[in-house]
Amino acid sequence: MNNKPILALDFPGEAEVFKFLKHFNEPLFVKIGMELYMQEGPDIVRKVKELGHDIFLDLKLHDIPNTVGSAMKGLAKLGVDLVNVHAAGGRPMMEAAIEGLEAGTPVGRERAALIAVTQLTSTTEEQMKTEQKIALSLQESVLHYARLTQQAGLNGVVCSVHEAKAIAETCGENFLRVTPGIRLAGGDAHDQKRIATPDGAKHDGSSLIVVGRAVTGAQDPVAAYKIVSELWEA
Ligand SMILES: O=C(O)c1cc(=O)[nH]c(=O)n1[C@@H]1O[C@H](COP(=O)(O)O)[C@@H](O)[C@H]1O
Repeated sequence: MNNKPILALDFPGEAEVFKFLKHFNEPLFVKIGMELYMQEGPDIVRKVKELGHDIFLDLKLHDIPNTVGSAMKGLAKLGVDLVNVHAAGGRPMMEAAIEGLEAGTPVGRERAALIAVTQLTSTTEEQMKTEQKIALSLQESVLHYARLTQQAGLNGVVCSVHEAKAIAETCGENFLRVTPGIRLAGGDAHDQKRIATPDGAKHDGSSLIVVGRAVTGAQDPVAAYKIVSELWEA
Protein backbone atom coordinates (compact mmCIF):
# COMPACT_ATOMS: atom_id res chain seq x y z
CA MET A 1 0.00 0.00 0.00
CA ASN A 2 1.56 3.28 -1.10
CA ASN A 3 0.87 6.62 0.61
CA LYS A 4 -0.18 8.67 -2.40
CA PRO A 5 -3.42 10.68 -2.18
CA ILE A 6 -6.27 8.17 -2.56
CA LEU A 7 -8.29 9.15 -5.62
CA ALA A 8 -12.02 8.51 -5.18
CA LEU A 9 -13.33 6.99 -8.41
CA ASP A 10 -16.88 8.23 -7.82
CA PHE A 11 -18.14 7.64 -11.35
CA PRO A 12 -21.39 6.08 -12.57
CA GLY A 13 -19.74 3.30 -14.56
CA GLU A 14 -16.71 1.57 -16.00
CA ALA A 15 -16.49 3.70 -19.16
CA GLU A 16 -16.04 6.92 -17.18
CA VAL A 17 -13.46 5.26 -14.91
CA PHE A 18 -11.22 4.07 -17.72
CA LYS A 19 -11.55 7.35 -19.58
CA PHE A 20 -10.37 9.11 -16.40
CA LEU A 21 -7.55 6.68 -15.58
CA LYS A 22 -6.19 6.86 -19.14
CA HIS A 23 -4.84 10.32 -18.35
CA PHE A 24 -2.53 8.99 -15.63
CA ASN A 25 0.56 7.01 -16.52
CA GLU A 26 1.70 6.03 -13.04
CA PRO A 27 0.44 3.57 -10.42
CA LEU A 28 -2.11 5.35 -8.22
CA PHE A 29 -3.97 4.63 -5.00
CA VAL A 30 -7.68 4.66 -5.93
CA LYS A 31 -10.92 4.25 -4.03
CA ILE A 32 -13.84 2.26 -5.37
CA GLY A 33 -16.95 3.25 -3.47
CA MET A 34 -20.64 2.49 -3.48
CA GLU A 35 -21.57 4.46 -6.60
CA LEU A 36 -19.25 2.50 -8.88
CA TYR A 37 -19.49 -0.86 -7.10
CA MET A 38 -23.31 -0.86 -7.18
CA GLN A 39 -23.17 -0.57 -10.97
CA GLU A 40 -20.19 -2.69 -11.90
CA GLY A 41 -19.78 -5.16 -9.01
CA PRO A 42 -16.55 -7.00 -8.15
CA ASP A 43 -15.40 -7.04 -11.79
CA ILE A 44 -14.47 -3.37 -11.63
CA VAL A 45 -12.16 -4.13 -8.71
CA ARG A 46 -10.39 -6.85 -10.68
CA LYS A 47 -10.06 -4.64 -13.77
CA VAL A 48 -8.66 -1.63 -11.89
CA LYS A 49 -6.28 -3.91 -10.01
CA GLU A 50 -4.98 -5.30 -13.31
CA LEU A 51 -3.83 -1.78 -14.16
CA GLY A 52 -1.49 -1.94 -11.14
CA HIS A 53 -3.23 0.54 -8.84
CA ASP A 54 -3.58 0.08 -5.07
CA ILE A 55 -7.25 -0.11 -4.09
CA PHE A 56 -9.33 1.10 -1.15
CA LEU A 57 -12.68 -0.69 -1.41
CA ASP A 58 -15.02 1.68 0.43
CA LEU A 59 -18.31 -0.13 1.02
CA LYS A 60 -18.73 1.02 4.65
CA LEU A 61 -20.24 -2.23 5.87
CA HIS A 62 -22.68 -1.84 8.78
CA ASP A 63 -24.88 -4.84 9.68
CA ILE A 64 -25.05 -7.69 12.16
CA PRO A 65 -21.71 -9.40 12.88
CA ASN A 66 -22.53 -12.59 10.97
CA THR A 67 -23.49 -10.70 7.79
CA VAL A 68 -20.49 -8.38 7.88
CA GLY A 69 -18.09 -11.25 8.62
CA SER A 70 -19.41 -13.28 5.69
CA ALA A 71 -19.35 -10.29 3.35
CA MET A 72 -15.75 -9.55 4.32
CA LYS A 73 -14.78 -13.16 3.67
CA GLY A 74 -16.00 -12.71 0.10
CA LEU A 75 -14.40 -9.29 -0.37
CA ALA A 76 -11.04 -10.61 0.88
CA LYS A 77 -10.76 -12.70 -2.29
CA LEU A 78 -10.65 -9.53 -4.42
CA GLY A 79 -7.14 -8.72 -3.18
CA VAL A 80 -7.73 -5.07 -2.28
CA ASP A 81 -5.39 -3.14 0.02
CA LEU A 82 -7.83 -1.32 2.29
CA VAL A 83 -11.50 -1.92 3.28
CA ASN A 84 -13.87 -0.31 5.76
CA VAL A 85 -16.86 -0.74 8.05
CA HIS A 86 -18.84 1.70 10.24
CA ALA A 87 -17.59 1.78 13.85
CA ALA A 88 -21.22 2.39 14.91
CA GLY A 89 -21.87 -1.24 13.96
CA GLY A 90 -20.17 -2.16 17.23
CA ARG A 91 -17.19 -4.09 18.51
CA PRO A 92 -18.54 -7.61 17.82
CA MET A 93 -19.29 -6.53 14.23
CA MET A 94 -15.77 -5.16 13.78
CA GLU A 95 -14.25 -8.33 15.25
CA ALA A 96 -16.36 -10.43 12.88
CA ALA A 97 -15.12 -8.26 10.00
CA ILE A 98 -11.50 -9.06 10.83
CA GLU A 99 -12.23 -12.74 11.23
CA GLY A 100 -14.00 -12.81 7.86
CA LEU A 101 -11.19 -10.89 6.21
CA GLU A 102 -8.58 -13.27 7.60
CA ALA A 103 -10.58 -16.36 6.67
CA GLY A 104 -11.10 -15.14 3.10
CA THR A 105 -7.58 -13.93 2.34
CA PRO A 106 -5.84 -16.44 0.07
CA VAL A 107 -2.84 -18.19 1.62
CA GLY A 108 0.40 -16.32 0.96
CA ARG A 109 -1.33 -12.99 0.36
CA GLU A 110 -1.30 -10.15 2.90
CA ARG A 111 -4.76 -9.35 4.28
CA ALA A 112 -6.23 -5.95 3.50
CA ALA A 113 -5.96 -3.28 6.16
CA LEU A 114 -9.33 -2.73 7.85
CA ILE A 115 -10.50 0.67 9.05
CA ALA A 116 -13.74 1.99 10.55
CA VAL A 117 -15.65 5.16 9.78
CA THR A 118 -16.08 7.24 12.96
CA GLN A 119 -18.27 10.25 12.14
CA LEU A 120 -18.70 10.99 8.43
CA THR A 121 -16.97 14.14 7.22
CA SER A 122 -20.37 15.36 6.00
CA THR A 123 -21.65 15.41 9.62
CA THR A 124 -21.53 18.54 11.81
CA GLU A 125 -21.41 18.47 15.60
CA GLU A 126 -24.89 19.97 15.76
CA GLN A 127 -26.30 17.32 13.42
CA MET A 128 -24.63 14.55 15.43
CA LYS A 129 -26.15 15.88 18.64
CA THR A 130 -29.67 16.35 17.32
CA GLU A 131 -29.94 13.33 15.02
CA GLN A 132 -27.77 10.72 16.72
CA LYS A 133 -28.51 12.02 20.23
CA ILE A 134 -24.83 11.81 21.15
CA ALA A 135 -24.16 14.22 24.02
CA LEU A 136 -20.37 14.33 23.51
CA SER A 137 -18.48 16.85 21.39
CA LEU A 138 -17.83 15.62 17.86
CA GLN A 139 -14.13 15.26 18.69
CA GLU A 140 -14.94 13.11 21.73
CA SER A 141 -17.33 10.95 19.74
CA VAL A 142 -14.68 10.35 17.05
CA LEU A 143 -12.06 9.57 19.72
CA HIS A 144 -14.46 7.16 21.41
CA TYR A 145 -15.05 5.32 18.12
CA ALA A 146 -11.29 5.31 17.43
CA ARG A 147 -10.60 3.63 20.80
CA LEU A 148 -13.38 1.09 20.21
CA THR A 149 -12.00 0.37 16.75
CA GLN A 150 -8.53 -0.17 18.18
CA GLN A 151 -9.87 -2.47 20.91
CA ALA A 152 -11.57 -4.53 18.19
CA GLY A 153 -8.17 -4.98 16.55
CA LEU A 154 -8.64 -2.91 13.37
CA ASN A 155 -5.84 -0.99 11.68
CA GLY A 156 -7.29 2.50 11.92
CA VAL A 157 -10.18 4.83 11.25
CA VAL A 158 -11.73 7.17 8.72
CA CYS A 159 -12.08 10.62 10.29
CA SER A 160 -11.67 14.24 9.30
CA VAL A 161 -8.32 16.00 9.44
CA HIS A 162 -9.64 17.94 12.44
CA GLU A 163 -9.53 14.84 14.66
CA ALA A 164 -6.44 13.14 13.21
CA LYS A 165 -3.86 14.49 15.65
CA ALA A 166 -5.88 13.62 18.76
CA ILE A 167 -6.37 10.08 17.44
CA ALA A 168 -2.62 9.69 16.82
CA GLU A 169 -1.96 10.86 20.39
CA THR A 170 -4.56 8.47 21.83
CA CYS A 171 -4.13 5.39 19.63
CA GLY A 172 -0.53 5.78 18.45
CA GLU A 173 1.13 6.80 15.19
CA ASN A 174 0.71 3.35 13.62
CA PHE A 175 -3.07 3.47 13.93
CA LEU A 176 -4.21 4.78 10.52
CA ARG A 177 -6.06 8.10 10.18
CA VAL A 178 -7.57 8.11 6.69
CA THR A 179 -9.06 11.51 6.00
CA PRO A 180 -11.56 12.44 3.26
CA GLY A 181 -13.02 15.94 2.95
CA ILE A 182 -9.91 17.24 1.20
CA ARG A 183 -10.18 20.45 -0.79
CA LEU A 184 -7.73 22.88 -2.36
CA ALA A 185 -7.79 26.33 -0.72
CA GLY A 186 -10.95 28.16 -1.74
CA GLY A 187 -12.44 25.07 -3.42
CA ASP A 188 -16.14 24.18 -3.26
CA ALA A 189 -16.88 22.09 -0.12
CA HIS A 190 -19.96 20.46 -1.77
CA ASP A 191 -21.69 18.29 0.87
CA GLN A 192 -18.60 18.00 3.08
CA LYS A 193 -18.60 19.79 6.44
CA ARG A 194 -15.23 19.00 8.06
CA ILE A 195 -12.74 19.83 5.33
CA ALA A 196 -9.02 20.58 5.08
CA THR A 197 -6.33 21.16 2.48
CA PRO A 198 -3.75 18.45 1.58
CA ASP A 199 -0.95 20.39 3.32
CA GLY A 200 -3.20 20.96 6.34
CA ALA A 201 -3.83 17.21 6.44
CA LYS A 202 -0.11 16.50 6.37
CA HIS A 203 0.53 19.01 9.15
CA ASP A 204 -2.40 17.85 11.28
CA GLY A 205 -1.64 14.14 11.42
CA SER A 206 -3.41 12.34 8.56
CA SER A 207 -1.86 9.04 7.50
CA LEU A 208 -3.63 9.00 4.13
CA ILE A 209 -5.90 11.50 2.37
CA VAL A 210 -8.91 10.75 0.17
CA VAL A 211 -9.64 13.20 -2.61
CA GLY A 212 -12.49 13.05 -5.08
CA ARG A 213 -14.21 16.00 -6.68
CA ALA A 214 -11.29 18.42 -6.16
CA VAL A 215 -9.53 16.27 -8.79
CA THR A 216 -12.26 14.43 -10.73
CA GLY A 217 -14.28 17.63 -11.14
CA ALA A 218 -11.31 19.80 -12.14
CA GLN A 219 -10.93 21.07 -15.70
CA ASP A 220 -7.51 19.43 -15.78
CA PRO A 221 -7.64 16.45 -13.37
CA VAL A 222 -3.98 15.51 -13.93
CA ALA A 223 -2.83 19.04 -13.02
CA ALA A 224 -5.16 19.08 -9.98
CA TYR A 225 -3.85 15.69 -8.83
CA LYS A 226 -0.29 16.95 -9.20
CA ILE A 227 -1.03 19.99 -7.03
CA VAL A 228 -2.73 17.81 -4.37
CA SER A 229 0.21 15.37 -4.40
CA GLU A 230 2.82 18.09 -4.12
CA LEU A 231 1.04 19.75 -1.21
CA TRP A 232 0.58 16.36 0.50
CA GLU A 233 4.18 15.27 -0.01
CA ALA A 234 5.80 18.64 0.76
O1 LIG B 1 -15.06 6.24 3.85
C1 LIG B 1 -14.90 7.19 3.07
O2 LIG B 1 -14.12 7.10 2.14
C2 LIG B 1 -15.55 8.47 3.39
C3 LIG B 1 -15.83 8.69 4.73
C4 LIG B 1 -16.23 9.97 5.15
O3 LIG B 1 -16.43 10.22 6.34
N1 LIG B 1 -16.37 10.95 4.20
C5 LIG B 1 -16.15 10.74 2.88
O4 LIG B 1 -16.27 11.69 2.10
N2 LIG B 1 -15.79 9.48 2.44
C6 LIG B 1 -15.64 9.23 0.98
O5 LIG B 1 -14.58 10.03 0.47
C7 LIG B 1 -14.90 10.58 -0.81
C8 LIG B 1 -14.83 12.08 -0.75
O6 LIG B 1 -15.11 12.62 -2.00
P1 LIG B 1 -14.99 14.17 -2.30
O7 LIG B 1 -15.84 14.91 -1.31
O8 LIG B 1 -15.49 14.29 -3.70
O9 LIG B 1 -13.53 14.52 -2.16
C9 LIG B 1 -16.28 10.04 -1.18
O10 LIG B 1 -16.09 8.94 -2.05
C10 LIG B 1 -16.87 9.57 0.14
O11 LIG B 1 -17.68 8.42 -0.03
